[in-house]
Amino acid sequence: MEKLIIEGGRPLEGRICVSGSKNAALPILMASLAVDGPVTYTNVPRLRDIHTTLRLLEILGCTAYFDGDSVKVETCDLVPEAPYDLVKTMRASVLCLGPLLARLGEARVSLPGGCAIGSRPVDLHLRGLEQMGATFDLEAGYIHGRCERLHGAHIQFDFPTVGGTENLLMAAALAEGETILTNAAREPEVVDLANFLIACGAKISGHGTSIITVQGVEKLIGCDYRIMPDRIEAGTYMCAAAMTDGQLELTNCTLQDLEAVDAKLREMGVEIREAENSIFVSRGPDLHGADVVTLPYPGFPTDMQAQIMALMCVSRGSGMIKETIFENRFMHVQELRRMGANITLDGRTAVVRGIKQLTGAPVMASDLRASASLVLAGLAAAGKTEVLRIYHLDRGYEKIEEKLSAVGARIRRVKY
Ligand SMILES: CC(=O)N[C@H]1[C@@H](OP(=O)(O)OP(=O)(O)OC[C@H]2O[C@@H](n3ccc(=O)[nH]c3=O)[C@H](O)[C@@H]2O)O[C@H](CO)[C@@H](O)[C@@H]1O
Ligand SMILES: C=C(OP(=O)(O)O)C(=O)O
Repeated sequence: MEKLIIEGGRPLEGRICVSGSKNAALPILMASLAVDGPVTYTNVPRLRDIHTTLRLLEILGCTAYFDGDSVKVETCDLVPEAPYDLVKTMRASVLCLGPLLARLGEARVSLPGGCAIGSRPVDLHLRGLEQMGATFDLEAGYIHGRCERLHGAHIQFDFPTVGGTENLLMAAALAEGETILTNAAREPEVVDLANFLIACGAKISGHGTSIITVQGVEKLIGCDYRIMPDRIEAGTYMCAAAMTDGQLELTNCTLQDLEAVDAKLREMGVEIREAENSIFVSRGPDLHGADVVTLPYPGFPTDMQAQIMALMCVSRGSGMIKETIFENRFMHVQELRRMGANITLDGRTAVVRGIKQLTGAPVMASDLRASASLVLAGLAAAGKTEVLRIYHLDRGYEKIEEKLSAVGARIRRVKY
């Protein structure tokens, strides 16, 4: 096992290059299952989940590998079964359901199950695919789907599910006829997937709005595609600059997909300036609390909730955070309290009363963004913080200790 040791209290100054987006890369890599011919991807982050996805694609009958800075994927002899061993380590695996059904008329995918942050059901994915002609059985923990060629349908989501919209988009791209997705997710990562499918020859319009229309085509062809920047990694480092009283320039990103985070940080007093393809962030003279509600895009992202909580812990006054997306995404609260944070929790609402400085402590990461909040807290805290179980962090942050060390943090990874 590995842990991070952080000697906190040092302002971060300099430039960090933001990596490609994990949450865009995972569905887009999975979409290669729907494509005939080779695809070359750039700006793919080297993360644990990406390596897992490449392994899964190989098991499903593709060649899939890093070739220098790019990733090459080509479908060869597709196999319909995504095994439990891989799916249990990465929920995004369920995104192979749509493209496999569209391409093979069959998919047998281990049911992903919940995780630390919530139950994470996939009923809306299955209901939509059923409307397109698939039938499903549950067999020994696997969802077994079968269909003739999928057909277009009008699918009204009960909730603008990100994964559900992505699965249905991939299926609809190859279905017969027109599919209309209403109350669809509008997240930038969904738009990136739609743009990738369009680059492969799909006929999609309305992506980025809540009504997406897809005219199915017979076949998708390979292309070269650059994955969008990771808006959540960028937001995390924006918090790091403010919390450590530092000044960071974040390159390879824009504020375009970060409106809600940008607005909330500015409301809290953080100074933010945008240049071409980069963002400058510093603390500002009066950092203070604010109220945050997590919502589907364009609302404040649940994936930034833990990080903004860490920032509020060291801001003047108090703030309230309501988590509406996942029922159990407050696992970081207990750990932040161990560092002196003043947080009270009532169901899905947390009240944070800012203190002058956190104190370093050994803390345990429970999930990806909780881990990020503990690293942020450690960077701002007086003394030494040890963050245990950082395998969660490695799912979502490329070279985190290298990037932070380069801007002045004292942070190192050790085995234990
Ligand atoms: C809307 C939202 O913020 N989605 C986030 C969610 O995407 P992810 O795709 O994992 O989750 P969904 O957007 O599908 O789920 C959002 C909500 O819908 C519910 N649900 C979803 C699918 C389904 O079939 N049935 C169902 O009830 C979930 O329990 C959850 O409460 O987690 C990702 C990782 O943190 C984030 O990057 C996404 O931004
Ligand atoms: C929880 C996250 O990812 P995943 O959906 O892959 O679990 C995340 O990106 O914050």
